[in-house]
Amino acid sequence: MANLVDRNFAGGSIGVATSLIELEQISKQYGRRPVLEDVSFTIEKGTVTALIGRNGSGKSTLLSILAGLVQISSGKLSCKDPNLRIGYAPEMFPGLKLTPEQYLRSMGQISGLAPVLIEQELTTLFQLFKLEHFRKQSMLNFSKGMLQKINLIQSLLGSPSLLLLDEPMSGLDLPSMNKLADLLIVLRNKGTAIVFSVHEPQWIELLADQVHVIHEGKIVKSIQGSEKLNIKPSTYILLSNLSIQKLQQLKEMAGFISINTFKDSCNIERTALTVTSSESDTFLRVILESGGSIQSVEPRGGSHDLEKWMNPRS
Ligand SMILES: Nc1ncnc2c1ncn2[C@@H]1O[C@H](COP(=O)(O)OP(=O)(O)OP(=O)(O)O)[C@@H](O)[C@H]1O
Repeated sequence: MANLVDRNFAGGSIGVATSLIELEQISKQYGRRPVLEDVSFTIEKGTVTALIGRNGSGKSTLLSILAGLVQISSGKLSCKDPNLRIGYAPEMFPGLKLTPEQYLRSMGQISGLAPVLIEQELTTLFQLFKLEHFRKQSMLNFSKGMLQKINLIQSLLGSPSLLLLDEPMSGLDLPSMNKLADLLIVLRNKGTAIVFSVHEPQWIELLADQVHVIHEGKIVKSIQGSEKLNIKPSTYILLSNLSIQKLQQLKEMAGFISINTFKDSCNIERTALTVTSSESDTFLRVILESGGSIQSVEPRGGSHDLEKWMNPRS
C-alpha cells in the first residue's frame, strides 16, 4: 500500500465498468416502519460511492444490507461477482479487553486468511495508522480515534474487492484522515469498489465518483462525477477550549458544514470545524468571543451545497 498518491487521480475511474452489486428497488422495514424505500443503484469495480444524508436517513442500514448483515424486506439485491470479498467498518466499534493484535489476528483467521498474510498486512497497516506501539496493549483504554483505526484495519484485511465504510473519518485526527484518503485513492485505482457514508464535504469532493443523497430512506438525488457537484469554497478551522453548548451554537450558524472532535497526539481534545469561506470571519469571531482558542485556519478546495441536497423540501 503506497503512502504517496497523486490526488489528481481522484474523481476518475479505471478500466471498463464492471458491476459488482446491483440494487433494484430495495426496501427495508423495521416492524411497520419503513427505513429504506425503493433504493436502486449499481456498485462498479474501481469506483467510490458516497452516501450522504441527515442522521437517521438510512445510510448505516444501507451499508449493513450491502455487507450482508441485514436482510432486505423487498426488492432485489444481485451480487455479480461470485468471488466478491467484502470489508466492512461499521459506525460503532466497542473498546474490547483484547489487544489490537489478538483481535485483528482473530478477525483475519475468521475471514480465512493465511497467518503469514495476516502478519504482513498487520505490520503495514499498524505502521500506516501509527499504531505499532499499541499493538500489544488492551484496547479498553483506547481513544475513539484509536478504536476507529482498529475498525478500519479490520475492514482492510485481506484486500477486499468491496470496501464498506460507515463514517470512516469519524474520530480521526487530520493526518490520519489524509492518510486514509490517500489509501482509499490507491485502493480505488487498483480496482476496489468503495462505498462510504460521510458528512464532511471535503472528502466527498476528494474521493467520490458518485454521490447518493438519502432523505428519509429514499435516494432523492444521485450525482455522477465531481464535475457536476455544486462547489463553493470552504475553510477548515482547528480549535479547542469550547464548551459543548458553544459547539452546538456553531452548528446552528449559517455557513456551518461539519464538525469533528478528536484527541491530538498530546491527548488534547481538538475540534475540527469546516465552514463556508464566506462565513469564516463570523465563525472565528464567535469562537474567540466565546473563550475558544484557534490553532489553525486553512482554506479548503470546494465543498458542496450539502444543506440544499439533504433538505430537498427547503
Ligand atoms: N435495528 C433497528 N431496529 C429498529 N430501527 C432501526 C434499527 N436500525 C436502525 N433503525 C432506524 O432506522 C433509521 C435509519 O437509521 P440509520 O442508522 O440507517 O441512519 P443513518 O443515516 O446511518 O444515521 P446516522 O448518520 O445518525 O448514523 C433510524 O430511524 C433508526 O432509528
